[in-house]
Amino acid sequence: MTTPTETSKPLSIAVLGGGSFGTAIANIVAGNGHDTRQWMRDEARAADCRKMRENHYYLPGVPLHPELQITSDLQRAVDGCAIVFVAIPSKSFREVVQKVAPLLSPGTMLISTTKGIEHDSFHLMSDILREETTDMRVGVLSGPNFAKEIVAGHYTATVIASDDEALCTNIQKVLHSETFRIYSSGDVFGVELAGALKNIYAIVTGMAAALDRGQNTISLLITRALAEMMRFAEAMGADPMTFIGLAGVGDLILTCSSDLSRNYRVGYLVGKGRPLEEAVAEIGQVAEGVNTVRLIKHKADELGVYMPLVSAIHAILFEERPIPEVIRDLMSGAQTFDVAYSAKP
Ligand SMILES: NC(=O)C1=CN([C@@H]2O[C@H](COP(=O)(O)OP(=O)(O)OC[C@H]3O[C@@H](n4cnc5c(N)ncnc54)[C@H](O)[C@@H]3O)[C@@H](O)[C@H]2O)C=CC1
Ligand SMILES: O=C(CO)COP(=O)(O)O
Repeated sequence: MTTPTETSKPLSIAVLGGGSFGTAIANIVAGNGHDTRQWMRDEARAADCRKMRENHYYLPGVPLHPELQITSDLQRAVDGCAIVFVAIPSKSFREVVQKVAPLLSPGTMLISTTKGIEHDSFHLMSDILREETTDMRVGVLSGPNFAKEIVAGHYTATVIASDDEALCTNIQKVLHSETFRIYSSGDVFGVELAGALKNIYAIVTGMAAALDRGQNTISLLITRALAEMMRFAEAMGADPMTFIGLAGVGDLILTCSSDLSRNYRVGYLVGKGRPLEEAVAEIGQVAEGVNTVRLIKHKADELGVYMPLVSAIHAILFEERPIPEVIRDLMSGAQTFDVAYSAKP
């Protein structure tokens, strides 16, 4: 196996997941000269990507790097790899990690890119990586990162979070490019929680757009969303300051402002009167926020954290409450402090 710290030399790196983000990450790593294998479970799709040199279902029109290897053989994908990125939706994350765990060498850097929470446990993906493996080095990658814009070469930044500083340095080196910058953080829980939470509010702003609300409304929603996220983070023991970084407010602004977001598009379709199941099916790709709404509503109630936007979107999506009624309740709630945090002692 290649020594993990020798990142100036080409490393063997695997990316698990054949979707849009896995493909974007695999293309960057291959472009940086590393021996890169992307694993997707479906051999027919893998063969198609190899033949066409394009992942036309998830990233149509984007050429795959000529040196990127695509395989449906998990053993082949991770054999001798120093770094393994896991870009699998939260629903299937544990199942894939369980499959790959016995194939990994001790000391492998395992990086989750998944912005979700496990449906029946409230575990974040880094928890699953730690629970299902032994002797691995774990990190989380999260930030304002539309896959489509990364592969189009738009200037982009992200965050690698780990309590293993050498891991952060390694990931910064293997991903850095002329258009991609990677900042580091020691707050794994905060970075990961922020990535999961912002999806909820993208559904909310997508719905506001469908209702022809203007920029005042979007700004109101994004700012109050941040307040909710920070309150929840604090109650859960994460550092609220992480939420003013790229993985927090950065990703919140991005996802709440663009129909490139699948969560935003789900909200838009529901705002236009489509049933939730139909909206999710029409998107055809993962929209993690739908499941996250349920989990956060439950947890916020349990902890007594005031999250009016979460309660509102939960009422619309899962309690069949009419949208105008929910908005009226929101707008007539108690008017409290704007900024509840202060740098003053
Ligand atoms: N697309 C984006 O712009 C970004 C996505 N993310 C996160 O990355 C994660 C993955 O997202 P995408 O790649 O965009 O999702 P996607 O919906 O584009 O693709 C998901 C991929 O996972 C595969 N998959 C699903 N269940 C599987 C299983 N049981 N075994 C093996 N493969 C399975 C699917 O076949 C598909 O190839 C999500 O949590 C998302 O929040 C993070 C940053 C940006
Ligand atoms: O996380 C993302 C961008 O940072 C992608 O958002 P969606 O999953 O809503 O498409």
